[in-house]
Amino acid sequence: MTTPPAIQIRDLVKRYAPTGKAPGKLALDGVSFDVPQGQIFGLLGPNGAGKSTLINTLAGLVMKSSGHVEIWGHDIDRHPRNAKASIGIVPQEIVFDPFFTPVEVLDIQAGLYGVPKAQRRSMDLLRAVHLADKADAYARSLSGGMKRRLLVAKAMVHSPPVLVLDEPTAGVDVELRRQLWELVVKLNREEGVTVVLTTHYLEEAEELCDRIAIINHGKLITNKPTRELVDMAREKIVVLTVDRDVSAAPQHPAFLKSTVAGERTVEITYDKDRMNAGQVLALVQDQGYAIADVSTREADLEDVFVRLTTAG
Ligand SMILES: Nc1ncnc2c1ncn2[C@@H]1O[C@H](COP(=O)(O)OP(=O)(O)OP(=O)(O)O)[C@@H](O)[C@H]1O
Repeated sequence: MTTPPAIQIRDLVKRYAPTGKAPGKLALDGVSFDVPQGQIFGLLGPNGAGKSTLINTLAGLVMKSSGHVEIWGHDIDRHPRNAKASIGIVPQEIVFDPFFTPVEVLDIQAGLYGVPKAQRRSMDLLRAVHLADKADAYARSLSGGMKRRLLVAKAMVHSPPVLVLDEPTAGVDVELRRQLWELVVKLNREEGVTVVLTTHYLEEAEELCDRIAIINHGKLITNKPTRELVDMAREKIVVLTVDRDVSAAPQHPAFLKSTVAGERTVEITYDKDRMNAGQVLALVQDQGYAIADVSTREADLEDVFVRLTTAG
């Protein structure tokens, strides 16, 4: 039997109603994907793609227009309490009452989730996020990075099997980012927590995530194991200007892709592990073209991202 997914999303649509001057907005346009149990899953997309809308739907903060969502097997419409108990959300914005101490923040949150006193583990959580020595400090006296870590602890008070982090490292410096990711990896590896995170930092998604989904304009563009996406980054592109107009791009089985980019320009994508630009040129020349100009560029994950999000 296959393990059921941690999160199942089917045909999710969110249309924000028009308000006053603002027109309505189709923020999620029929999104379907699964988040496998036990993984670190990256949700990427440019600003306004619909990531926060999706996460807030999971959190029960946005009412979807249609579609079906299950968290840890619990339908968010039919069993909202169970669904909510199965997920912890680390929001984008830092929001704390500045007069509570970290241990109070966690105790209050545990109370909201109905965690019995005997099962509360506020100090354990503070230790896990390296804030034990700040347990009794005012939240307002914590640094930005400490506040982020406290938010992670807060999302974990009810021991959910799924943890979602919405752009947790936006505006956080490199060192703190690294600490936060170490914490996420630890929760995943040692406690088996399934993690979903959104980030703009592709190289981090590449390093951390088992799988990456990309959304743009409310649609899912790709959803692949990170390794496969990175393999796409093995591609290199050579742009050739030839001596006469091209009506059809020169084709060869060794080319991954060949397209006409202008009257005399063709773009050929090839696998840089299997051939080099010189061999590409030779194959084009074999087809009777003289080459007037050449440039090449590497495709990295960023490129793949841009290509996928601007296609179509
Ligand atoms: N409450 C709302 N009412 C109307 N439109 C909204 C509302 N919230 C978001 N939108 C619009 O829906 C679209 C998706 O927004 P969303 O915040 O989900 O994107 P995002 O991918 O999270 O972007 P970012 O990375 O900037 O947070 C955007 O065009 C946004 O302007």
